[in-house]
Amino acid sequence: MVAEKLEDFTIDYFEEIGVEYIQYQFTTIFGVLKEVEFPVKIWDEMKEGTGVDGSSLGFLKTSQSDMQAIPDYKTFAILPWDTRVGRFICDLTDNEGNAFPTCPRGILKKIISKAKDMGFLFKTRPELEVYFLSDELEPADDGDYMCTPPKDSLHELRRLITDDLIEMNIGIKTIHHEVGPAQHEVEFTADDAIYSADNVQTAKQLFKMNAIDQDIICTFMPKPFREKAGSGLHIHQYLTDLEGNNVFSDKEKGLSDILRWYVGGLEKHAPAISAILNPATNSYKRLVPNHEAPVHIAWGVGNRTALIRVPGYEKSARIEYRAGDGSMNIYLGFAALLAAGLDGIKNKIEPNKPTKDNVDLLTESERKELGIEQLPWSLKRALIYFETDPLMNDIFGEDFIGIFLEKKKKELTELEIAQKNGFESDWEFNAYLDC
Ligand SMILES: NC(=O)CC[C@H](N)C(=O)O
Repeated sequence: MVAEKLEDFTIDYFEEIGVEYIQYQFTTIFGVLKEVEFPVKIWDEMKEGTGVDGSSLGFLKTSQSDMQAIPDYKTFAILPWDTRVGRFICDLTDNEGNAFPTCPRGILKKIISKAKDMGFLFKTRPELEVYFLSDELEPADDGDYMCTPPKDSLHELRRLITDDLIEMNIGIKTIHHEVGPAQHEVEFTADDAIYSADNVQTAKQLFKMNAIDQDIICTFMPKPFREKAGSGLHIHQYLTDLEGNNVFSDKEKGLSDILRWYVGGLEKHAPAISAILNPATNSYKRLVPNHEAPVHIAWGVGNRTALIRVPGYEKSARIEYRAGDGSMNIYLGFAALLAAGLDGIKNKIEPNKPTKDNVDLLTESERKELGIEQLPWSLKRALIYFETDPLMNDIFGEDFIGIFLEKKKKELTELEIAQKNGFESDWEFNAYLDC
């Protein structure tokens, strides 16, 4: 039996599978996973949700602080590192059951339901990069892209992580060593965006739990080392119709008009959504030439120097958005991408000309001719675009934007002080190591 509805979960069922504690998990505005736990024997009074203090969790500014964490029964899984615990991922609501406006999972759900009204389902397939570090914050292996053991000395740690991902029913495609020393990657399989986002949150915890066991620090920080590859969180994505047919493909043309307009929407809003997909000051140290990270707002088939790569045609037509990194809140990242793409479709926004060239090597005038602009090169610039793009207000709403900007501006001030006093790198490691 696959348990996924409220009726499927009873104290007897939990006893049968050896679960003694239940955890309700949810994600904060800034992407941090949180949990509240209770013993199975009080399941009946807790099964429809529990109250949490929204203001201590940073979801609101005012004195109203009551929120409810409501379990999504489809997300039940047993924790591999503590098999007496079963966890559910939750949505956050107010006491009347209305979606809480600053709940990231709720923000994503809202955009998904707008897509559904337009006849689309949103599928995502993220690729998550990570560095494993020693206590001294040095790379914990000396490997390179897709290397094999013995050079790939952390392959056993990767295997333990893979075992756990599979045990928790998280679809994965490949897991391998990446370009940087001690840099690794897991590619997920495509899923409904909401569960795909849940999977990324769970995977990040799995990576960290397994690494800690071996006294290794695991970080999704975008650019721990200036001279080495940065860590991205690329997001493959496509839309289907309500029957599940890929609407990015076109039998005759290969790629559909819908795909092209979706790309047009992404390009139009790319500067503003950078604030969500690259929310750390450190994010912008990654978005530089020569490390397979995008610098310009361009697209092309199979082009890894472009912001938007189209890897597949026909049935598997999809796009890969390459700017995002692991410091993003994945629910918000998906929401921003989908809303930008839908805006493109609604308004039939044409993207610039696709290019096969290395975008970083084009001259200024060649880029001008192709209509290629630069992505924001600092968090400060990204926030200006974010604040002035009306679509951001539609997606995130006033409350969220207020809390988000306050925190991000504080980070900018702190970084400026750190820069003046010569400890910029220490400040960033401190602020983003655990993202
Ligand atoms: N193989 C790759 O595509 C590497 C991607 C690169 N690490 C990034 O920062 O996005």
